Amino acid sequence: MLETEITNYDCIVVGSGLSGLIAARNLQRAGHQILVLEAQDRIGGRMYGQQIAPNQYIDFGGQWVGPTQDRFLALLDEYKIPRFPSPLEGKTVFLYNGHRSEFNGFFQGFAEGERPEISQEEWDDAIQAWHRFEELSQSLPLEHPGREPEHKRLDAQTFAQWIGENTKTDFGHWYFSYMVRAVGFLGPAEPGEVSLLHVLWGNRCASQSEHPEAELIHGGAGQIPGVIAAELGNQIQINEPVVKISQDQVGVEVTTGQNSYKAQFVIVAMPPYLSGRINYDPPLPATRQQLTQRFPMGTLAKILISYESPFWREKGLAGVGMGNSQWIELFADSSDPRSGKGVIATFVMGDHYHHWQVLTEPERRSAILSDLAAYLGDQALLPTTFDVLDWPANPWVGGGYAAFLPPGVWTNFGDAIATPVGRIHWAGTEIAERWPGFFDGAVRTGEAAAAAVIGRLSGE
Ligand SMILES: Cc1cc2nc3c(=O)[nH]c(=O)nc-3n(C[C@H](O)[C@H](O)[C@H](O)COP(=O)(O)OP(=O)(O)OC[C@H]3O[C@@H](n4cnc5c(N)ncnc54)[C@H](O)[C@@H]3O)c2cc1C
Ligand SMILES: [Mg+2]
Repeated sequence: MLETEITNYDCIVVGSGLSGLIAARNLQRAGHQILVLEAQDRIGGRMYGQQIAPNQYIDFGGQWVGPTQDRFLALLDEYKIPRFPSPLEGKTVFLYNGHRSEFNGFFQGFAEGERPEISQEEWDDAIQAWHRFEELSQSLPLEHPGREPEHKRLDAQTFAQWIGENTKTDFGHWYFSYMVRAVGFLGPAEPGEVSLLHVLWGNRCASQSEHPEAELIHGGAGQIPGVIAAELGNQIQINEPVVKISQDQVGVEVTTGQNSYKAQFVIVAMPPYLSGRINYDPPLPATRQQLTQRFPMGTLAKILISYESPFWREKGLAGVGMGNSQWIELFADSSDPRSGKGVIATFVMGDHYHHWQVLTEPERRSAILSDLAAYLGDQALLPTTFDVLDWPANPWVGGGYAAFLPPGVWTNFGDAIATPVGRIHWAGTEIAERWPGFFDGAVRTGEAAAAAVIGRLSGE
């Protein structure tokens, strides 16, 4: 941008993830002048994908959508982006303690269908504990947890402590560790890293029982940032990490490595931990500073593996597996029915990630493929494409799916999570009260931040 072109924007949005793009779009639709500043050499943040074959796309970040994710569904409908049901026809593979079995069912935080091949005693242990977990979770309000004594009590424990006290069998133990590692409950995390309150609240406001993985998007979720950006025209600058935000009574000044931009307001649309790396003048309130010190991203890499065809279907399998094998605890069929290809999406999470991450690239690949072959058979060893996104290694996101809170954070510092500071407003899926950690939560916070700034702009 030329010196002579310096514009005084109505609002600058920092971060071009889904939340930032929605905030910018809504402000622009209300007639305001906006600018989006993005650190990376591409837009979209955790909404990012690529085409691998005709009609077959892969998403390195999020890909699924569910029936109660109203705001994200409204966005897909508005842009006429079609969806299809996640392929689930066939049996699920269960690989537990080296023993492989198949069953007509699914457990993803809660059980549906048949019992997998595990003893009745072990299954009952997990299911009874699940009912206790669910009851405790439903006793929480939908809003962000507060400072109530009951919340403090739950926030003083890790999820590992609760698992230890509520399950008697190895399977029961694994079931809940798997849930917080694979399903996430706003993380994922190892059970010993995360607050019990956080996990319970995650299940309350973003529950697996609402089937958030029910559908997939033709063309992939990764197409969406480009669609929104097209509406924003050229008001997005990539390769511009924001390093400083200053504010006074009249406005804000946002400084990147290259430039300084002025505006009336700024929306910082990114995970709280990343927002804490920006310098603020004057400094942010102490509670906000301490909050962002304590808001880690989940530890997870996503892997997409494609095949000439979904060969598992010939064996009556759904292309879905779960278990406690060495690397892969969960995978799912992500094949677009229009392509004829077979695509498996899988993840390496938590402690598994730490062991995997230190391997060489060929070792990482063969580790994943030999594990997948244990679930699906040797055909799994011969993919046509194999793609990895190591989210913890991405300096501008720092992990995935989303962030989680360790013990004591919600109840001591949680008040600061979404509270504007002067002319600075916050957005990003992590701060949502409904579907945090998901696309839907990102849309909601982008909409809310834009509405708040639009209100202030019309009042001034
Ligand atoms: C592997 C994976 C699988 C997932 N699966 C699903 C799913 O199936 N369904 C679902 O609903 N959700 C899923 N999610 C979550 C979903 O992707 C996120 O909730 C959503 O994309 C977050 O959007 P956001 O705008 O809040 O944050 P982000 O997408 O993280 O955007 C923040 C942006 O800010 C930028 N930034 C950071 N620091 C700076 C700076 N200093 N200056 C300028 N820019 C900066 C970043 O580069 C980034 O582009 C998944 C996520 C991952 C990683
Ligand atoms: Mg995003």
